[in-house]
Parts: sequence; C-alpha cells; structure tokens
Amino acid sequence: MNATTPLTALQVMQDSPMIPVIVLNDVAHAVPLARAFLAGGIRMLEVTLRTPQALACIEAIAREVPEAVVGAGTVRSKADAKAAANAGARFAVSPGYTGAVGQACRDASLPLLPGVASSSDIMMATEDGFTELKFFPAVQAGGVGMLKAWSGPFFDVKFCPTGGVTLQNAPNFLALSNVVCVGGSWLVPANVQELGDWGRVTRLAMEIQILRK
Ligand SMILES: O=C(O)C(=O)C[C@H](O)[C@H](O)COP(=O)(O)O
Repeated sequence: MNATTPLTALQVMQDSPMIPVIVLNDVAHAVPLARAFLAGGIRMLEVTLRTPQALACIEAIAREVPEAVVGAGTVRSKADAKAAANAGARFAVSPGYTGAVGQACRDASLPLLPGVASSSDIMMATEDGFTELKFFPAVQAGGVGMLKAWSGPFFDVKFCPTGGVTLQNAPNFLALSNVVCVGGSWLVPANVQELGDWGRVTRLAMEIQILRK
C-alpha cells in the first residue's frame, strides 16, 4: 500500500485492531509521533481537526512519513473534508453523519468512516452507500449491547466503536462479528507530547497488537 494507492474504508479498519485518535497542538510533534506508532506496528493514524495545527500536522506526516497512512478525524463539514484531502489525508472519520460530508468525501476521493449513534443514523449513512461506520460515542451510547442489537437488522454493516474504549474493554468489542477494529485516544496519554516520550507510544502500540483478530 503506497501513498498513491486508493484505500477503501474497510482497508482502513482492517489494518490494525485499533485506530489511534490523535490530538496535536504542535506541528513539531507530528512526525516523531507518527514514527513512534509505526515502530509499534500501527500505521493508520487519525489526526483530529480539533486544533489550528491539525492540517499542518497531517501535511507533515503525509510528506515525511510515507509508510504511515494519515487520516483526518473530526471531519464535520464539506470544508473540513476538502481541507483534509488537500493536506494529504488518505481517509476521513466524522463524529456524526451528514449527506454533505458524505458527498464532499466522495468528491475528494476520501474513504469515510461516518459516525453513528442510532439506527436512524445508520440508515442515513447506508442509504448513501456507507457500510463501514464509526460507532460514537460507543460506551456512552450503549456499547457491546447496542452492537449486538444492531447485528440483526444491520447484518451487512461493520463498525469501529470509539469513545470510552480502553485496553480492558476493547476485547469485548473486538469479539463481535460486526466489529472490525476499535478507536481511541488513550494511545497518546496526557504529557507524552510535552515530554517527547515517544517510546511510551511505541510500547502502547505494541501492547494492543495482542488484540489482533
Ligand atoms: O474527534 C472526533 O472526531 C471524535 O469523534 C471523538 C473521538 O473519537 C473520541 O474523543 C475518542 O474517544 P476517547 O478514546 O474516549 O477519547
């Protein structure tokens, strides 16, 4: 998979048991953090568009760490999708779903994992052709029980539960047939970036490899 191969949403989900949700406040942290994840066996990286530096961080990772696959998280609008693609993001993740975000990602050839928290959300996303979805916020919105209930009517949909997922509860999610991977912010603990403790990120990334399905 090189930087020019177009990805599918399913490939994004299948690469690792966990997609790290990353919040970057400093462009200087982007490249060492991406390299730390790669060293730990994780290359799909979701950099959230929550900070003014996020797009520059995506750009830096796309340019300097081509073995990583950087995506944009917190894609909430058409403008976000366009900006993410222009910065070099290879996939997009949104906390919810709108037709405008779905269309903008299609226009930009960005595979999208739309966020859903209800059956109606799932129906809107699948109606527009999206069948690989982020369940957000997973624990808060019903967790494993909700996913089991959805596996009946939405037998053809795959999920990436995110929100409240930990190393401890991740196996319960990953044991479900409609879950391909999980997402979470805990692979980048508070202080790691300030301390430059990239080794800690690599160790955590290695730890989650035991979760591989
Ligand atoms: O930023 C986004 O686009 C989101 O949808 C939110 C993140 O996915 C969650 O904040 C991750 O949840 P935690 O692992 O519990 O921190």
